[in-house]
Amino acid sequence: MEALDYHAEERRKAEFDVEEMKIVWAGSRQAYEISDRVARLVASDPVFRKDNRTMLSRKDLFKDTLRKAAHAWKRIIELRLSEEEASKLRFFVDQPVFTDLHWGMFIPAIKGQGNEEQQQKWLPMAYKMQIIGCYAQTELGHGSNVQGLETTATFDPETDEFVIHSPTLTSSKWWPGGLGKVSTHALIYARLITDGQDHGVHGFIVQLRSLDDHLPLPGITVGDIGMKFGSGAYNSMDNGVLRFDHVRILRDQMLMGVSQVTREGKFMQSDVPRQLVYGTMVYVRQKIVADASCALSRAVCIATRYSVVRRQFGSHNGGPETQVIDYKTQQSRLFPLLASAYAFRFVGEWLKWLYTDVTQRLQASDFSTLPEVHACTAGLKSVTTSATADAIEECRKLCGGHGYLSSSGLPELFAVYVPACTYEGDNVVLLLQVARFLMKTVSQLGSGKKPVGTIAYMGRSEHLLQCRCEVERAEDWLKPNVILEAFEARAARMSVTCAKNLNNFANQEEGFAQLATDLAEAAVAHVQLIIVSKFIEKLQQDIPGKGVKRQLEILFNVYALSLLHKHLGDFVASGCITPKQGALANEQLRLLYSQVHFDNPSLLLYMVLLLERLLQSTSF
Ligand SMILES: CCCCCCCCCCCCC/C=C/C(=O)SCCNC(=O)CCNC(=O)[C@H](O)C(C)(C)COP(=O)(O)OP(=O)(O)OC[C@H]1O[C@@H](n2cnc3c(N)ncnc32)[C@H](O)[C@@H]1OP(=O)(O)O
Ligand SMILES: Cc1cc2nc3c(=O)[nH]c(=O)nc-3n(C[C@H](O)[C@H](O)[C@H](O)COP(=O)(O)OP(=O)(O)OC[C@H]3O[C@@H](n4cnc5c(N)ncnc54)[C@H](O)[C@@H]3O)c2cc1C
Repeated sequence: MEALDYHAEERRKAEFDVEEMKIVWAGSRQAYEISDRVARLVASDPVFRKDNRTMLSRKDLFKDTLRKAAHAWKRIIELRLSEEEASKLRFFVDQPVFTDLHWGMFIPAIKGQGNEEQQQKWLPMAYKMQIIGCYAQTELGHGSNVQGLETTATFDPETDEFVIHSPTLTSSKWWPGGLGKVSTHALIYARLITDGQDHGVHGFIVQLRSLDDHLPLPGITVGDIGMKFGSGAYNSMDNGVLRFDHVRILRDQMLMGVSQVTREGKFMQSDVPRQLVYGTMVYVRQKIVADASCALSRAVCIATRYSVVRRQFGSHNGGPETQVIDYKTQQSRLFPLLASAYAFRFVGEWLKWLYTDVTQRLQASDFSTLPEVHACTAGLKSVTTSATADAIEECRKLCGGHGYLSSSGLPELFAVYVPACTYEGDNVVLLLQVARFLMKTVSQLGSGKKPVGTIAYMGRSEHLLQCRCEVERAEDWLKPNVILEAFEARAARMSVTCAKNLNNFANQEEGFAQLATDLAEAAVAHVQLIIVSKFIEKLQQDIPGKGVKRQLEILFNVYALSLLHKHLGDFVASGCITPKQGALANEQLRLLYSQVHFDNPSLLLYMVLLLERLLQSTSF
């Protein structure tokens, strides 16, 4: 059979309305149409070609990136693209670039932490790209520990200026994207010092390079930190190093939305939580969660198409060999990843809503949901990026030897994606933040304060700590309320056990240090519960299209039961389910794999592209 026939055969098996499924994936018909239109725009424009980038030298790759960034900006202006369209353009151009930091961190930081005058002064220039900014927080010595940053911003009352200085080698800013070559300005984080007193880390806008000749300004040493993991990949970004030698900036270049320094040099803390200084990270973590499903879906799409076309073993009497997609082992490795892509998509949509909600609350001086939003963004960023990075590597293996070729797209996807486990907060460090939030919640359970939102289930901990799962047959595992209760019981029990064990230590900090692994696992259980519960909420919505809801229900069950299978030790050890019920879940999972269908519209096109890319990549 030809590739085209396999294609037709698999399409025939797709028992759902593919067009409607695309709309569910995009979030709305309008979002789907925008995505489709922008995808075509990018695909038909030769400037945006990306088939050669793993073969370019760093210098050429960087030039190519600048060309694409300038062209993208030109198209955004010419076509008057909306913010949503421009963001889709970035997604399809698919090449890390300094503008990600300019639009994704520099501008949001000024919006979130600057006062009105500062926003009026800086934002118009930034929107027109008359200045280009980066987000310079991390230093050579400290990334995770933000309170440990060493760069100083000392107020000089005589001149009404701050003196920005890098007192040690380890205080050198290290990593900021867009800093190495491009940025004219940086949002730097430094210790604020007034009258000899240290007020902790705050944000300051500092000009780095001349707007006339782009040379570094006096007192500034700046450069690129060099090649990173993989060919192509993140090397399109100019991650940089930056040192200050007593650089003077005006007082109003300290972002004054959270705290202020007066003309007299008096430090004043507003009545907003100081954690708002970390607000830009919350914003980007939420974006990263939304992006995880995109990266994962790309990998899964490649591995699925390959698995349909690839045949290996099992030929009888000269007949065709078995499609590797039909091997149960291939299905058990691939389908949970497909299901995860949908799960991350839906939880990403919800997180976007949560972020919008907290933004509105903050504007009305309601800070009550901030700790929960921090825990959700940190936890979901950690769990979705770790799972996606692992999944891309699994997809590479699912494609056998071909997955290792650059032309499969998977090595570059992995190299470009994997730092997401580190940037915007190392994933383990972020899980420990979630654990702190959970321990606080448990400690307040007897206080009469009712847990709400994603921790509402803790309010039912009396029941969850002693409930017994009622599954008797494999099909009982198809009931969403059975799955939900098992995940709630596991999360509640793991958190409560950690909280009890913490009491065995002389002080909380020592307990946290010793129990960090258990705490991180409890955090994972809580975050997986959020993902499962948001998938269930999605299924409760009206979902049109023949067979679409049914297919999503299958994917939900695959997602939840494959997690249960993977973490069976947690579920059984905490007494939420019995080993027999665990075995029944696995039996149900096997049955579900044969019900997963997929559409494969451009399989032939894919094969042709693969061959073209192979020819190009071998012409060295
Ligand atoms: C068109 C373009 C669009 C682009 C869109 C963008 C796409 C994505 C592009 C991706 C590009 C990536 C580039 C990468 C950039 C970066 O990496 S920037 C640097 C990121 N750095 C980090 O993430 C550092 C991680 N560390 C921290 O966040 C903190 O140091 C810490 C670990 C949270 C510890 O904080 P600290 O204050 O020192 O101590 P704690 O005691 O733990 O916390 C005190 C209390 O504050 C609460 N809290 C902490 N963080 C937050 C927060 N962000 N929001 C709200 N609250 C927070 C914490 O829970 C504690 O609370 P209490 O317990 O109640 O006191
Ligand atoms: C591609 C890329 C782009 C980046 N872009 C930017 C940018 O634009 N701007 C910017 O400011 N920064 C940027 N960064 C820096 C990034 O934010 C930091 O690297 C990240 O926050 C991790 O900090 P670290 O490097 O200090 O890791 P470390 O904290 O040194 O981590 C090393 C190890 O220690 C462990 N660890 C650390 N603390 C703890 C703890 N308390 N408990 C248990 N384990 C712990 C970690 O889990 C990890 O395994 C970027 C990084 C990368 C890789």
